[in-house]
Amino acid sequence: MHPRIEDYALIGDEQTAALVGRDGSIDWLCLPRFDSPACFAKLLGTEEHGHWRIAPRGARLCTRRAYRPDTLVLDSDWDTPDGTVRVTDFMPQRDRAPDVVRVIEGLAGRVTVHGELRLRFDYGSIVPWMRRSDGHRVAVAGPDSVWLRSEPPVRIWGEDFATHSEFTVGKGDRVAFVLTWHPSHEPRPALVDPFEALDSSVEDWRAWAARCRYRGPHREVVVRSLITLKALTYAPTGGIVAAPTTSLPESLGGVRNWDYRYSWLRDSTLTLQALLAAGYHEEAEAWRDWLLRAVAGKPADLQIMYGISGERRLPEYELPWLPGFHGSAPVRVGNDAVKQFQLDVYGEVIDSLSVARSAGLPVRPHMWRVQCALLEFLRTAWRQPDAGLWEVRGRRRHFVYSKVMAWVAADRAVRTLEEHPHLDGDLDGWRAMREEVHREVCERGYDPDRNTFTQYYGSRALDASLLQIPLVGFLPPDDPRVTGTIDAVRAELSCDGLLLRYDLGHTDVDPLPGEEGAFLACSFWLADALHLTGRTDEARELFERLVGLCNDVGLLAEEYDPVTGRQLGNFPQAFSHLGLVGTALALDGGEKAG
Ligand SMILES: OC[C@H]1O[C@H](O[C@H]2O[C@H](CO)[C@@H](O)[C@H](O)[C@H]2O)[C@H](O)[C@@H](O)[C@@H]1O
Repeated sequence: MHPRIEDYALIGDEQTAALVGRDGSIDWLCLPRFDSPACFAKLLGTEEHGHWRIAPRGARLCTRRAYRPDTLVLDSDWDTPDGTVRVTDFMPQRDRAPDVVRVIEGLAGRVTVHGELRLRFDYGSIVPWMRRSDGHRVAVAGPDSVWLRSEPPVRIWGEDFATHSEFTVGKGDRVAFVLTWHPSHEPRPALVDPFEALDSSVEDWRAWAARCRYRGPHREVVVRSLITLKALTYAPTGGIVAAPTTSLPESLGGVRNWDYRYSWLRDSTLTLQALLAAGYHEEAEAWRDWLLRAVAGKPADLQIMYGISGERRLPEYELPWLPGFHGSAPVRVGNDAVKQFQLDVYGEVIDSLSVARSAGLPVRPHMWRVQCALLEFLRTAWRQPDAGLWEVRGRRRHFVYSKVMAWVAADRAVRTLEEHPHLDGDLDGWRAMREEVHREVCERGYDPDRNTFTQYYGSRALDASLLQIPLVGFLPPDDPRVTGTIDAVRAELSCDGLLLRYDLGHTDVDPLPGEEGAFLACSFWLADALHLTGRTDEARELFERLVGLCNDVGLLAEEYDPVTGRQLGNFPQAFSHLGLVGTALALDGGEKAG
């Protein structure tokens, strides 16, 4: 049976990540970076598209699994009739080359363990040549070379275009496999000591987690979310991927399958705010500097997303040989939303730079110049229709959330000037813009008959992003239009207590076929809005429900289907986890993160 999305756990080295199933199989791994082609793509296909399974012979699923507390080191325990073994999976801090380490340890009895490694480069399409060298198994095809070794050496043989291994472990025995990638034209990199690497990975993650400022009752899930956000950060540049996967579907069997292995300004700026609020200034600074490099250039050329090193071209294409997760085709690489005009991004960038300044991150000389240039562009651009934050592939509209975020851009720039009078800027002009946007949104984006803001000017449709109106300070929480909007959104977009982004069935905003699940980030926003408007008991109840949707190792995808009780969409998703951190901080820490 093909695993569910929530059957996976994440391991990673802050340059790429892998998904490990409860059946002991690594079904997704892109090497050497998050956005490189996958060498294990069973997640979106079959075993023939590449995977690496290690499990007791004849066993199907592990008995229990958990991350070691405050780390990204995963222990999966298998109870068998012959005894118990633990498989510990992790990726050590990167030196020159990426390594995946799997340590098998006997806990009781004597258990025979079988390994099957099926490497398929370029998203499951290339069967490499295999050879032996110095006790290693070496796979080579085109630019990729992967080396496998075990410590101590165990029986390894090739069969059926896969590499098999089998060995028996008794109590206290340990066997480690190390899989190392490097460019095929270069010599093999230095060997990693798997047991030392395990100890230092545990230590490094614990030291990092200890810096978390949140001390409330949800510390375990908050730290898990922060570790996940850290794992989604590409350490060499500070860029943050929205998720480490492509094409996990928004509805099973559907076409809403997108590549999230890129850095969205929206998701990343909100991540920066969550990291700052939780006390992680270094990571926030690294991302802020990534942002300043990525957006350099004409403000009109600002993109809504970039590659993890700031690349601008991310052309979208399909991989027809991959059938997709549970048949959800097409599988896409690249993302055409990169070409979209989304107004809100200006607001989010300007806001996060202001938050970074207020939080005391070292100021970069050109930071204010970037904010001014973006705002100058926005001074006329805010009047244009856009694609909206949900990146719908229909015609452009005057989305209310987009305009609200244009207000945020002007508001944060005005406030920065007021607080730092030595900075240059058109204070009067920006104040005038702020007022004009506010007036227009309240006139054209509000439906007085139903006492609610609407998805776009003149429409009757609603949108969960309207919950941001009080959260960003556009209107005070006790304004009747705010409470009216919260109630209306809740009444129309609730799906078993969680929230849909918008109503797919009754508008022509989104021309794609198919349904989708409840959007988890929006459900956290509902909890935030309820809390802000004094309905804290309801907010807490919703928050507890959302925390309960995390899988057994604390991870969330983008969406959840309350009917089938299954997670949907790319996994794990930064947007969902930063929602969790933000709401926990707001409820328990008196602060708002994002
Ligand atoms: O559902 C349509 C769109 O879905 C993706 O966008 C979503 O994910 C982004 C990254 O987390 C997020 O920033 C955006 O708000 C979400 O709607 C996809 O990337 C788009 O191409 C697609 O049109």
